[in-house]
Amino acid sequence: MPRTHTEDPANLCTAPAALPQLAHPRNLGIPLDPGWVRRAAVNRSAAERRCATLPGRRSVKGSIQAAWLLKAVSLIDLTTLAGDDTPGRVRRLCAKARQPVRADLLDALGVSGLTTGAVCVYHEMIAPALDALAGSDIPVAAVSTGFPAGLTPFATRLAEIEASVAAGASEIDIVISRRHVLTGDWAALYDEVRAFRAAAGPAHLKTILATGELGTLTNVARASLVCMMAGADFIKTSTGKEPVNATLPVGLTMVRAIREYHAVTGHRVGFKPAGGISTAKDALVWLALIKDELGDRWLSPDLFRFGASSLLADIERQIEHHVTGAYSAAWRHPLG
Ligand SMILES: O=C[C@H](O)COP(=O)(O)O
Repeated sequence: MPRTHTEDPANLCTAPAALPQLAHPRNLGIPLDPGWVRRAAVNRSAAERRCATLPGRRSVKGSIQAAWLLKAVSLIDLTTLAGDDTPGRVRRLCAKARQPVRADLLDALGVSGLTTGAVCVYHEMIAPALDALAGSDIPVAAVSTGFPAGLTPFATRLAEIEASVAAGASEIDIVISRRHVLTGDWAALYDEVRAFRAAAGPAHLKTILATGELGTLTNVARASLVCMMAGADFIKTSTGKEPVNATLPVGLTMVRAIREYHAVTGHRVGFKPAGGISTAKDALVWLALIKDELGDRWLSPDLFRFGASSLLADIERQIEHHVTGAYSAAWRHPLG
């Protein structure tokens, strides 16, 4: 039974009465509801108190921990977004996505067929990624719309999405215009995301809020709602390039917005924390947050991803420790 809005002061407390439930695999979006957006508000200290309880309450050890870590691997958007990316680096990353954990370790755990959730690259690296992932089910995600700042001309941003979809990306990670949030121009944000969603066509749209640049958790909650109303398939915290990226209070705010949006519209929207998530311990805390707030249905690649360039290396080290009793040196895991 989901908690009601009155049980926790960090909740948004603002949803209108539930609309008829819709059964559809993608979020169709709804008309912009400015009243719902304006009423969204987050109490930062309550959110921080709630997040402070997470690491202790859900500590898992031994084989249960290994199982959670394997689950985390399957939820990673294995990412390289560097100015010096080359086809060779992307091919190596894709090899890692196909075989994210050493075969002997997986054999010892009786696991087969494990891959990461996706590979995430810039547009120019879509072709080598597709080539290296041929024959697998691993999707290629492309960052888009003038990533990371999102300040290129609007027509260019739309064309960028269309070009990445035409090149074979099945997931598009767009950045929103932060100024629309900072000036409270929710209609402009809604129209922008709606246009991005149309340009993406069948590709799934992840909307990056760049929460470290939005000022307040209330802005994060409002921007989350607007992106979902405009049809986002996922809401994502950060580009990884802001000074502050994925934090737990931001994550709590966004998943509460997802929960509320689902309760009202029946649409399930995915969540992708990204930026600075680099340890197995961090990953377990994020998974605990999702399990607590959204439930097991969200612990699946269609509804949850980690955006991470270095998380996999630490997870693999922890799995190796679980299997062998010894840690390997970090340099043995140069990618991921
Ligand atoms: O979307 C993914 C992020 O850019 C990855 O950030 P990270 O390099 O801090 O893991």
